[in-house]
Amino acid sequence: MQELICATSSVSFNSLPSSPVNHTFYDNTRFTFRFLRNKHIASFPCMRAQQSEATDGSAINIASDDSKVDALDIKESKVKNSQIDIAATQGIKIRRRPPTGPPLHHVGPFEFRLQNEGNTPRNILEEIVWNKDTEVAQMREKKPLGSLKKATDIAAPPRDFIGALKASSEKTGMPALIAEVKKASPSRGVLREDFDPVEIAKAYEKGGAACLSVLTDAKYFQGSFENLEAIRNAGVKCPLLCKEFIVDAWQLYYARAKGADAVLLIAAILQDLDIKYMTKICKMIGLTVLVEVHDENEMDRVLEIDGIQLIGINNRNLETFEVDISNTKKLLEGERGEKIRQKGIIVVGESGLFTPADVAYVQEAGVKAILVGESLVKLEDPTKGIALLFGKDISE
Ligand SMILES: O=C(O)c1ccccc1NCC(=O)[C@H](O)[C@H](O)COP(=O)(O)O
Repeated sequence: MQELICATSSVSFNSLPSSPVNHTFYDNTRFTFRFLRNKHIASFPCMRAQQSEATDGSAINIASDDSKVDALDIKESKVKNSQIDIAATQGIKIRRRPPTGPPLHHVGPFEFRLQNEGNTPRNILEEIVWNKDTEVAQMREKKPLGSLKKATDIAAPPRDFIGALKASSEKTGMPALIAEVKKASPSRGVLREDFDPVEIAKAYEKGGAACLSVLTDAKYFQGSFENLEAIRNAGVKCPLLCKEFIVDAWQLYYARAKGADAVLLIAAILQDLDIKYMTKICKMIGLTVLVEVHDENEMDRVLEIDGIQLIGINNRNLETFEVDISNTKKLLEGERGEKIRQKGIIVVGESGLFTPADVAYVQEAGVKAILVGESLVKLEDPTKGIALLFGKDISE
């Protein structure tokens, strides 16, 4: 990584002035960079901008004269607009960042930005994603991609997530269970006060879960990467899905380094190119990808992407929080269902499954696996909860 100083006529902060400007944006070549815009402060060491390595190994050169930085401004605005255009053509309604950016503020000669002022997220997913963007930028500061890649190289080898799902559904004749280690959620609040992630994970495994899903988002789900690591290190054999809101390829490496075997990519927040690009990275580092869709448009987009083996249909409407399991059936009907079968894609029914009748309903619709949190985690004994959910013991 190279270090350089950019000097221009104004300074812009994304966070507080003590941290350097953090302009992160994406284009098709996927680079990330940070730069400063003030001659007066650029000489302070903490105000140095770093040239950043792209996730694909390429880098961008940023020169230090005003005209080049102006050109970057123009490029940034063009990229931003083209990203918005692409998202619109793909029917993506979730905005990845506040639309006008954080508003500018002035203190003396300095100009800086405050997050979120004047920009209100339209729904919970948008709010989560905007927060995640900031959170990931801060995490990247602490653990740059270079050191993270080394950590993924020495992580325990990934386990076969899809193999475990297939083996379980073949054995039981029922959808394989991905049981979710979920303490809380935006829609339901705290689900379980006496929350011991390792104990719950072991109870799920004992009850016959094929794989586990571990929520790692702290702010909205009270999850953590410590939980993921603890479960992995406790000798639980079920492959682990890192249930995160992935907005940056850096998170894929982080998840793998922390012991994940699979990750969730949410079509509602990622453009097709993001999904393709992240899927390639996942393949490279041994992560299985579960792509989550909510509606027909997202399903159709994902079916056009090569190499997708696992699609989750989420029954939760993220604007209203309403759960309707007929969503799974709707998305598997007709030509769509036929295409899915032809491609050999495994479909996972997600959210709102509480009874054997619910499980039978989504199985009839065509799912080979289900992802269940609330109805299991709330029960005193999650092992028994699994037998209750399936209407029989699936651990044998
Ligand atoms: O669970 C929520 O309230 C929620 C809100 C916003 C975004 C995602 C959310 N849930 C993530 C999930 O996909 C579920 O945890 C998972 O499908 C299990 O659902 P459930 O069995 O209904 O707990």
